[in-house]
Amino acid sequence: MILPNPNMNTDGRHRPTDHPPVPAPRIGVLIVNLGSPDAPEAGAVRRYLAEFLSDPRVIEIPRLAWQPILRGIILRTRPAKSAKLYASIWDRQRGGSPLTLHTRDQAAALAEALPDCRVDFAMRYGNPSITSRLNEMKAAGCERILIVPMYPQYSAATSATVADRVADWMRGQRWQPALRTAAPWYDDPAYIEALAEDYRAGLAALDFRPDELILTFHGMPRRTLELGDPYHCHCQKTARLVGERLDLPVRIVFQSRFGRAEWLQPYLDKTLEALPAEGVKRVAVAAPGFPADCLETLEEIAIQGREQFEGAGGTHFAYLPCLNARPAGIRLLTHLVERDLAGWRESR
Ligand SMILES: C=CC1=C(C)c2cc3[nH]c(cc4nc(cc5[nH]c(cc1n2)c(C)c5CCC(=O)O)C(CCC(=O)O)=C4C)c(C)c3C=C
Ligand SMILES: [Fe+2]
Ligand SMILES: [Fe+2]
Repeated sequence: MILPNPNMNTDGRHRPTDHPPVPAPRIGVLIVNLGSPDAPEAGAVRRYLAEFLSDPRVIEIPRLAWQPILRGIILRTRPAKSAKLYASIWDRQRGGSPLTLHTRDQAAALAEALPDCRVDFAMRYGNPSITSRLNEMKAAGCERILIVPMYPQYSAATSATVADRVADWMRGQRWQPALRTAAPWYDDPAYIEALAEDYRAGLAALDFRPDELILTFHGMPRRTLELGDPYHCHCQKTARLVGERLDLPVRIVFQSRFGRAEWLQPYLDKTLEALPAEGVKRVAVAAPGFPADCLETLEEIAIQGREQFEGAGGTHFAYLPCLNARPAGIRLLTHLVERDLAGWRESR
């Protein structure tokens, strides 16, 4: 027989009354995307870019050589230009960038789908920070945490830097939670099928039949491929698997070049400018590497891309949106989280 314990608290847990409170153990799921400035204004964009472009995982140039270029040139010229671009896509009604708002919606919908977990979102750069969200999860009793970097294709500049930031936080914890990081999902059948189905429906709803579907991925310096980053191969595999499920020609390109070095090719802008002369005048464009629409899709592809294509003689251009927090996107995220939580939920 177990005798009543004089040290047992009113909540029935064995701990002396002068012991710090210990919440009931829970599972946390933190989805993490890249991040946006806090406002579409030069000052906020400068703060955001200073953090982002100081990350050695993003700019692989020795700090002593890079910081003078960043502080002396880029942070003096780019923020004003980028702020204008952000202003053209900002959701003023809901008060945020599309990336932040879609990511917040994804976390809210995922929380409904996984009522036994505490689901939240964070941004690698800007707000809400990974540190603030992990502190909250820990305070809420999350003894096991799954981190989901929102990048289907792994790269050191995205997935790895999320894990680095989480590791920085872990270093400061006396009582560390158990931690998992979701695997990239570039060839997961649920991802491929969700994209193919979404593109089939998006293409069927157009008032023209495209000659091609262009699949565009965020670019990376070409050097990262030679250094062994699997990103390029992951993108190629996603595009091949999606293309096999569609009945029109699919072309892969890379966008968002930054700086003078060579990036992964072919480039989106050069391709859109060249296609009309080759007889391809009707295109649809989709961005499978972005789980949520953002500056790079809504402005660079849907606005600038259209101008480049039509300026070169293209007649029909359509941008197919990302999965965002639409039901197909949430079903996919739920599947991915359940895949990587295997064993944890059952043991509770
Ligand atoms: C300078 C180097 C950059 C690398 C390398 C890079 C890789 C990379 N980025 C994404 C996803 C996103 N990038 C976004 C914006 C963005 N990216 C860079 C630079 C690099 N990205 C800059 C300077 C910016 C800011 C905007 C600008 O000033 O042009 C975004 C959108 C953010 C938003 O708020 O909407 C995303 C998403 C991936 C997936 C990737 C490597 C695989
Ligand atoms: Fe980027
Ligand atoms: Fe490759």
